[in-house]
Parts: sequence; C-alpha cells; structure tokens
Amino acid sequence: MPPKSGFSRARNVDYDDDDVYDDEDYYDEGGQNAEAEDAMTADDKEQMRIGTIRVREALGNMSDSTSDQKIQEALWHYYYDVSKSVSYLKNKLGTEVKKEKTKPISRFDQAASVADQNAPTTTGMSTHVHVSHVKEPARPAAHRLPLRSISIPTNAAATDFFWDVPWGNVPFNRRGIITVDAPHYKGALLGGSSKLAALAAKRRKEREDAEAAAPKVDSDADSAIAMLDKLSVRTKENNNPSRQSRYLVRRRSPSPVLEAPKEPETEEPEVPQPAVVIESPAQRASASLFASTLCGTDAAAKQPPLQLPDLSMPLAAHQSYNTMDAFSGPSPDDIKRKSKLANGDLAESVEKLAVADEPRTKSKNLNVVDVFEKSGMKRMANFVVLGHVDHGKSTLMGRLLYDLKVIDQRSIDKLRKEAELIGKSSFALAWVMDETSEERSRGVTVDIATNYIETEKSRFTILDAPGHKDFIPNMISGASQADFPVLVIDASTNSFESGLKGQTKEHILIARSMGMQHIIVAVNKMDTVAWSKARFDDIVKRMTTFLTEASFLEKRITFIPLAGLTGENVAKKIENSAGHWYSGETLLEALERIELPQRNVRKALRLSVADVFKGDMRCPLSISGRIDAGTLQVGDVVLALPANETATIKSIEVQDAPVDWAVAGQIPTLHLTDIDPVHLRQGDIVCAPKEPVKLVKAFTSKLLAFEPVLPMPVEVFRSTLNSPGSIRTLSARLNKFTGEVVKKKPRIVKPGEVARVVVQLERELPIEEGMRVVLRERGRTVGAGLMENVA
Ligand SMILES: Nc1nc2c(ncn2[C@@H]2O[C@H](COP(=O)(O)OP(=O)(O)OP(=O)(O)O)[C@@H](O)[C@H]2O)c(=O)[nH]1
Repeated sequence: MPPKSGFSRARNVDYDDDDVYDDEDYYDEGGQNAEAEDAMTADDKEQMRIGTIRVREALGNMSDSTSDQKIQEALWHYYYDVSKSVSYLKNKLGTEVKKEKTKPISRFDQAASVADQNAPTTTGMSTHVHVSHVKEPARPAAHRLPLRSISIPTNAAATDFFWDVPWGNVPFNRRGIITVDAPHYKGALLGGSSKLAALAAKRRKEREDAEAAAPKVDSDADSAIAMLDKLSVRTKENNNPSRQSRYLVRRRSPSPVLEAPKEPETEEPEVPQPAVVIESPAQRASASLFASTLCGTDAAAKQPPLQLPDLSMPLAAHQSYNTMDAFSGPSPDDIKRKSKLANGDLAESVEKLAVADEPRTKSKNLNVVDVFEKSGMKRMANFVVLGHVDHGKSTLMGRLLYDLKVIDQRSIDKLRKEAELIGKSSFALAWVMDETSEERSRGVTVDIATNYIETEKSRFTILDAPGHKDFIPNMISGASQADFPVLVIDASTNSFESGLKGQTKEHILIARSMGMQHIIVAVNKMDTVAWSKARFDDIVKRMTTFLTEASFLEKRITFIPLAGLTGENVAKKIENSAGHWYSGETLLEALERIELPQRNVRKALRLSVADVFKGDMRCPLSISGRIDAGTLQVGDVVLALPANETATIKSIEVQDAPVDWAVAGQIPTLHLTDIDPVHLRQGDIVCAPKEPVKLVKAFTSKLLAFEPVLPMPVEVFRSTLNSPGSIRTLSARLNKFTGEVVKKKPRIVKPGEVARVVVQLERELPIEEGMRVVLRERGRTVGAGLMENVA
C-alpha cells in the first residue's frame, strides 16, 4: 500500500517536539494501512491514479522493473510531484544496479581501519607475554621456530604457560625471555568494534584539541563552572548542523544560547557573576607520606604509568623508610585540613557553593514606553508569506534578500551549484529560505523560516510559511506572529485555479481570522504567462471577490504582478516591455507603505511563545515569540502559562541584536533564568505576574465558518498551543458586518457565515477576551474566531 498514513510523511520531519502533531491526523499509531488508505481523500486517490500513469510513461523501459507500490510511495513522498518522483525512481533503480556490483567502503570503515593500524597491539584488559626465543643451536632454517607472542589474561600466571614442561628440561621451542608489558587500556570498548574505537579516538583527539585551544581557566572556580556547563543539556540544534543558519535565516529550533549570549560590555557590572564560587586556595594538597611511599614523590606521580617489569621498590630509596616510623605522625593532608578547619576556610568555601536565592539579573527599571517613544527607532513590521504549495513563496523571499544584498552573489552561486547537483537548479533562490536537507530534497517548505530585511524607513521580519496542507499548524504559528500577510499566487495556467481550491483559500481565511486587515497579493510567475495583462486582471477580479467575502476591505488589498525567479517588480521595476502596462508599486514599495496595526504598548504584557530553545546552566532556557501587548525589559520577572511558573529575563535580543527592552509588535528572543525548562513550551503565554491570563476550559467565540459547523469535536488552536475540544453549542447566527443576531440556536452554520458558539476544551488553555482561535477537524480548518468571554 503506498501511502501508509500521514505518519510516514511526518515522522521524518524534525518537528522539535511540536505537539501540534499529536493530532490523530498526523500519527497513525496503530499503523493500520487500511485505515490510512481510508484516510486518503477522493482527491488524493485520483491524484495517485493519474500520477502513477504519468510516472510509468516517464519511466519508459524502466517502468517494467518498478512496481506500482514503489511508484506510489514516491508520489506520496513527493506530494504527487511527477517529475520529482520520476527522477527519484530513476536514481534509485540506477543505484540498485550499481549496488549489486560493488559495495563501497564507507568513510566510517576507512576511518576505523586507519585507527586500527595506529592502535597499540595490546587489547583491553589482557597482558602480552612476549616470548623471544633464546638462540638455539644451529639447525636448518626450516626447522627454526618462529618468534612467538602469546596473549594471556592478566589474572593468569606466567607459570600457566609452562605447566606441562618438565622441571629443568625446557625444550628449545619453549625457551625464551619473558617480558610482561604493563597492562593498559587500548581505549576500545570491551568487546567493542574497531569503528567505535575509531570514533572514540576521533572524539578524544577533538577533545584534546578543543582543550588546547580553549582559553586557560584561571582558577578552580572557573573550572567548576566549566564543568557545570558541560553537564548542561545539549540542544537538538547542536547535534544537527543541517539546521543551523548559514545566512540570516532563523529556524524554529536554533539555539542562540549555545553561543554565549551577546551582552553589551557596559552591562557587565549589572550582571553579577554566577553564585557558584570555589575559593582558589582549595587546591590539591601534596601527597602524604603514605602516598609518597607507595607511588613515589609528586614528581614521580607525574611520570608515565608504573612499569611492572621494574620491580625495584620506590620506598627503598625513601629517606624515612629505614626509620620505620613513617606513619607515626599526621600526614601533610591531615595537617593542612586541620589548619583550614581552624581558620574556617572550608566552611566559608562551602557557603560560597550555595546558589543565591535572589534574582541574578538586576532591572534597570526603565520606563520602557517612554524610552520607546523617544527612541525614534525605525518602523518595525512582521509579515508572513502565505500561499498554496509551490506558488513561489520561498523563491520570492530569496529574491528579495538577494536584491537587498542580505545574501551575496557568492552564496547564491554556491546554492545554484548545489541545487544543480540534484537536478533542482530552479530552487536555488528558494534554498535561501528552505535550509534543511528534508526541504531541499523534497522541494517543499516544512517549517517557518525567519529572516530580516531593512529599508530606509523600516525593519521587517519575514516569516516564510509552508504551503503544503500537512504543515498548516506551522503556518498558523507563523501567521500568529505577523502584522500582515503577503499572499503569493502562481499566475500560470491552472495553478491559480488549483491553489484557490487548496491552501490559497485556507491561508487567507486563517490570516483574516487572526485579525490581519491589510494584505499584499503577489501575483507571481508572470513570466510564465508572458506578462499577460488579461491573466493578471482575471486573477485580480476573482481574488477581490474572494477576499472581500473573507471580509478584507477592498482598499486594503494590494495586487502586484511580479516574477520572483527573475526579480521583476520585486525590488526593481520591470524592464521587460511585455510588462510595461503595469506602473504600480514594486513589492518593496508596497511593504514600505502598508499600514501597521496599532501597538498595545500600554497594556499588560502578553507574549505568545513561538519557539523554545534549551541553553546551558547559566541560562537554561530561551524563548522567542511576538509581544502581543505591553513591554518587557532585562531583569523583569515574568509568568509562564499554563505552567504558572515565574522566570527572570536575563537578556533580550531583537533581530539578533542585544537590547535592554522590547515592546508590543516585536518578536524578541528572551534568555531566561530561574525557571526549569520543562515549564515552557511552544504556544504558551508569557505575561506580567500581576496581571495574568486566566486559564479557561470553556468560552464563547465569534466564529467565521470555513466549513459547515455543527456541534462537533474539534482541535482548538491558540497560536500553536492547542487542546482537543468540541463546539458545544451554536448560540446564534450573526450578521457578518454588524454582529447582530440573525437567528438564535441555528442547527448548522454554513461556510462564510458568522456565528456565536460555545467551545469546550479538554484541558485548560490560557485564553482571554480578544485572543484569536482556530478550530480544526481531521486536518481541515473548520473556522476561526475571536474569544468573547469565559463560558
Ligand atoms: N517561472 C517561474 N518559476 C518560479 C517563479 N517563482 C518560483 N518559481 C518556481 O516555482 C517552484 C516552487 O518555488 P518555491 O519557492 O519552492 O515555492 P513555495 O511556494 O515556497 O513552495 P512551498 O514553500 O513548499 O509551499 C520552483 O521551481 C521555483 O523555481 C517565477 O517567478 N517564475
């Protein structure tokens, strides 16, 4: 059966523990194929049928050796993209033939064999007994016995080797000089493989190199802190370089705290040193007489391991040996310890080990609203790039970054070469945003990618959303941080139409229901329709009807004909004469002009957590997300909900630069202390402890229906935080524009209608009046609305 279920697609994706995929639609826990196949929509089945035929045609001769199952698995994997499936299958079939001929030696095996050659001959816990034969009387070379080297376990005695030899009559072939090597560990794991040995050797070398390169720690206190840092949690990002940002693109799982948080030098006095301080005099005491007696002096202790064959007793040379009263007095250790206790030094050191209770980061107690209003900072805006899959969102953003010189020519050339290597040269610009190998090999955006651009007047945060329907929860997360959307539409024949039936429509409705009022519609790939004005006008007409139905005001909609791939009307006006009929704004000009929603800087703090990164001991947790209301500053104590735990803001970054404060509308990264990382997750709310958001289990909502709505089970999303729940009651159908009750207790609400409904949750969520919620059912968005009050 080709498509096993949504699970087979989702499980390869690094979702960073994003629990939105707990949705039954994404995981087929039982793994029942039959059920999964049933889960395919009629549309899916039809696409699969047609796709299979097309792939067979394209495979030609190879088609005979490929089963329907393989073809359909490829189609499922590439979301019915015939050309990607064909090139994958061709590659696979080619490789399978090659594989049968030779099995290349993996790099790992090569490294292992090198390590084996370099490794000492002793193994694990065994001792080598080398038997070098004494010169035997002349005999023909052929009768001479070879030198023997026999390995016996350390716990076996050398006599075991001679147990059968008559006393005083050792045959020549058993005579020799026996030397016993000191037992030492080779570094291999017991019973371990050479590969592990190679890996261990490599790691050891890296560690030694790193230690040599690391700045020398001055005191034991520093080394203790370094040790604590080593104990800290490793982040996923650290283990997965493929997800690290190469340009300025930020992903949902970067780990900014891995790099030392950038703090302005002037702030240093404000941030006290960590409370763990170990006094430097607490150093290792010199060896006691007893230790010296056994192991020699300090200098001797630094020597290489004890050589067993050298059986001369070190104590024999010791001055005090002959006196026989070596242990009569207290050892130097005891003397030192006693004097320390007397001075109270040790007690003091132990006290200093205690972790301070008070917050470590002092607040500057700024009046942030005042500072913000006087700062004269550039306009800050966040936009989300929406649209149906493959309509060119990432390419368009890659082009914008390139034209604004955020990305240089060399990087683009490099991406182009890499893309050409896997036959996807047209995706080079999209790869500026789509960074993971998953996204690149599939040619599909999976997660939100963040980047920044700056113009004369504004600083923008770009949130590039995935277009595929399977990744709608990620799209919701991006949309919940944005001020307005840039909707990308593929103008080429049939693409616009299929997008309208698909995610173009769903994305628009979600964006509108999240309160976005202005929209830029980028009519993309105009080069594919020869810059046809008629096509552009047709798209404008049909989209205007749809957008106004979704309650966008016509005057707040901006259409721009453009081509992301070639850059016309993106940052520069079109030069091609075919497009001279358009004299309006470029995308960049429209971004500069668009009106932004009012910032609620004077209200209580509300920040929706979009990302959580684990850090180190000093700063265990960092989060990022949009401030929906209020302000915050370094040193503030904030409340995390629903965990109901407080944290202290140690430092703040906005657009990757360290700052002292942030205000509503910005998407800062907060480095937090005094909180256990388990208490914060994506979708949580961070608020002012004195004015917390209440946790609710039922609420009334004004809902815009995308699908027929009845009392039914739904998944309730507030940003990415979600809970299973249900639409408990349909209270009334409302007039879309005035909000007046049209009908009480309707039995059904049709798509496009607005209703007041009561939503019941299975677990409490932090939701309050004015917050936006999205209701989904079996992977479809059924409606979105505004929370009115607690039910
Ligand atoms: N001819 C032409 N092709 C374009 C244009 N813009 C994008 N494309 C192509 O469209 C394909 C998809 O582009 P992407 O940028 O990956 O599309 P996307 O909307 O980001 O895709 P998802 O994020 O996966 O939904 C690529 O092959 C691009 O080269 C354009 O202006 N003209």
